[in-house]
Parts: sequence; C-alpha cells; structure tokens
Amino acid sequence: MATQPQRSAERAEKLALRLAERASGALIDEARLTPKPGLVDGRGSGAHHDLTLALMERSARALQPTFYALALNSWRRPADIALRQQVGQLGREGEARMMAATQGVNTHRGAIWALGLLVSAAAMLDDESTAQAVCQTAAALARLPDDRAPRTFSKGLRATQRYHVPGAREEAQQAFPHIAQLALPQLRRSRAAGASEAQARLDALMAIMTSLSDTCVLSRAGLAGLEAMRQGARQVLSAGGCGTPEGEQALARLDADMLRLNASPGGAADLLAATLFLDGICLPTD
Ligand SMILES: CC(C)(COP(=O)(O)OP(=O)(O)OC[C@H]1O[C@@H](n2cnc3c(N)ncnc32)[C@H](O[C@H]2O[C@H](COP(=O)(O)OP(=O)(O)OP(=O)(O)O)[C@@H](O)[C@H]2O)[C@@H]1O)[C@@H](O)C(=O)NCCC(=O)NCCS
Ligand SMILES: Nc1ncnc2[nH]cnc12
Repeated sequence: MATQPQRSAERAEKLALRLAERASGALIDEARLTPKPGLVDGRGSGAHHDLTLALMERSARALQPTFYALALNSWRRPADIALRQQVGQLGREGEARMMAATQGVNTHRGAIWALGLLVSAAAMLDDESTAQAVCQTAAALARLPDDRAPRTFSKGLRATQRYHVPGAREEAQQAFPHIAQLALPQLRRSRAAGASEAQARLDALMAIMTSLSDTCVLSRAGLAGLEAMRQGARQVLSAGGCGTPEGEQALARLDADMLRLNASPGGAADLLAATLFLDGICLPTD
C-alpha cells in the first residue's frame, strides 16, 4: 500500500504533468489561431522574418519540461524568496531550452515569464482555484526580488523607460489585469454571444490589444505603432467582434496596418496563451 508521502508525491506529479501539458498546449493553440494581426499564425510569419509556425510549435513543446519542473517545485509552497529564486532559475533554464530548440530565435521569452509564474501559482494553490486567485498568487511571486537574476538590459526594459509605460514585469506584479479584467471576460462573453471558439479567442486577443503597452510593438514601431494596435483592436470589438462581417473587415485592416508598421504584438500573444491556460484549468467565476 502507498504511504502518505508516496501519495503526496504522486499527486504533485500528476498535477505537474497536467499543468505542463496545458501550458504547452495553450502556446500551440495561440500560435495556430488564425488570423492574428502582425503575428505568426496558420497563414505565415506575420511581421517576423525569423519566426514560423513550425518554430513556435517546436518551442512550445520544448518548454513542457520547464513547466513541469516549475509546477513540481512550487507544489503547496508559499510565495517566499526561496521559491522566487528557484522559479527564476527554472525560468532562465527554460529560456536556454527555448534558444536551443529554435537555434537562437526568441519565440517565447515573454510567455515563459507569464505562463511560468501562473503554472507555479496554480501548483502553489494545489486545489482548483479561480483565475483571480491564480493571478494574485503569481503576482505575489513576481513582486519578490530575485537577487540571482543577471543584471542585463533588455529591449522591454528600454521601451518601458523610454515611453514611461508598464511592461511584462509590471503586468505580472499587478496580477495580470489584461487577462483577469479584459481577456477572460471577453472570451466568455463572445462564447455566450454565439461566436465560434476561434472567434472568441480572437476577440480575447483584441481585448488585450485595446490597452496593453506591448514592448514588442513599441520596440519595433514606437508610439504610433502602439496607438494603431489599440485603435484597430477597439474598432474590431466595437463592430461586434471577429464574428461579424464588419469586425472581420476591421481585423483585416488591423492586420494590414501592423504589417505596414512592422509591428508584432508578441506580448499580447503571450497573454492570450496565458488566458487560454487559465480558462482550461480554473474554476469558472460569476
Ligand atoms: C520579466 C521578463 C519578461 C523580462 O522582461 P523585459 O521587459 O526586461 O524583457 P524582454 O526580453 O523584452 O521580454 C519581455 C517580453 O514580454 C512580452 N511582453 C511585451 N510587453 C508585454 C506586456 N506589456 N505585458 C506582458 N508581456 C509583454 C514580449 O514577449 C513576446 O515578444 C517576444 C519577442 O520579443 P523580441 O525579441 O523583442 O522580438 P522581435 O521584435 O521579434 O525582435 P527582433 O526581430 O526585432 O530582433 C517573444 O518572446 C514573445 O514572448 C516581450 O518580448 C522575464 O523574461 C524575466 O525577467 N525573466 C527572468 C527569469 C524569471 O524570473 N522567470 C520567472 C518565471 S518563469
Ligand atoms: N504568434 C506569435 N507571433 C509572434 N510572436 C509571438 N510571441 C508569442 N506568440 C507569438
């Protein structure tokens, strides 16, 4: 008969496997979702020259062991410095894994950050929780310092300082408002209004794009690119979403604008993947 510690280990491993499969699956679902403005999708490489759908999928699969390790090591632990450092280390190993799988192309750095924290938070809470609870727990972890992190200067950091806007760090530290307050409610509203699953997911992406300061867009296309992204996404939603003929036309215009400006909302795409992950693992609210 299995002893108590054996049963606990089995439970932790089972949960870690489920979370890791869901996290990698959410990355693949996001990458395949079509048509996404400026992004890699089933039609092609969007505004990118070095990314393809096959590469995004390879990267997503290569990250599954990272998500598994994050969940297993976070199981039922409190948000403290020791866990923050371990999660940081596992996240950096995940980035190295991604780079090895893609021969040095940055496919999912932002996604490793957002999904990594959310996978850890779901394992910390263990029981099925609401998306709000998982986002709050992830935020508690993100707000802790990681003294072992190398002091490097990134494109994201440069954009947040130049334009005085929040970036990926702040989104996590504020408990992912673009997921909890915009994307998840929009996903559920669009489904309830009869949109197809793909249309509802595209609407959720639009909801994120209406207000995110996506440092990927800022680095490539400046404030003009960011404003075009936000305005275009608002037009899609105010036309009734991607499921209406007017919404579909507005989405095509937004795609053309993003390509013309060389803008890619990679941060919004990461947050959509994180939304799909939470939608798949969390208790429904309201
Ligand atoms: C906190 C970190 C995310 C580092 O953040 P920072 O802002 O310093 O660094 P970046 O390297 O720029 O990464 C940020 C990425 O986050 C995504 N993102 C952008 N804006 C937001 C936002 N407002 N909210 C949430 N997420 C956002 C975005 O990722 C996507 O874009 C990537 C492609 O970017 P880039 O290489 O710039 O792309 P290109 O334009 O294609 O380059 P060129 O072709 O022009 O050369 C892609 O990866 C998408 O995922 C931003 O890029 C975090 O990484 C960190 O500190 N990690 C340390 C480890 C850790 O503690 N982990 C814990 C959890 S596991
Ligand atoms: N579909 C996508 N295209 C480009 N960059 C991304 N980053 C995350 N998902 C992406």
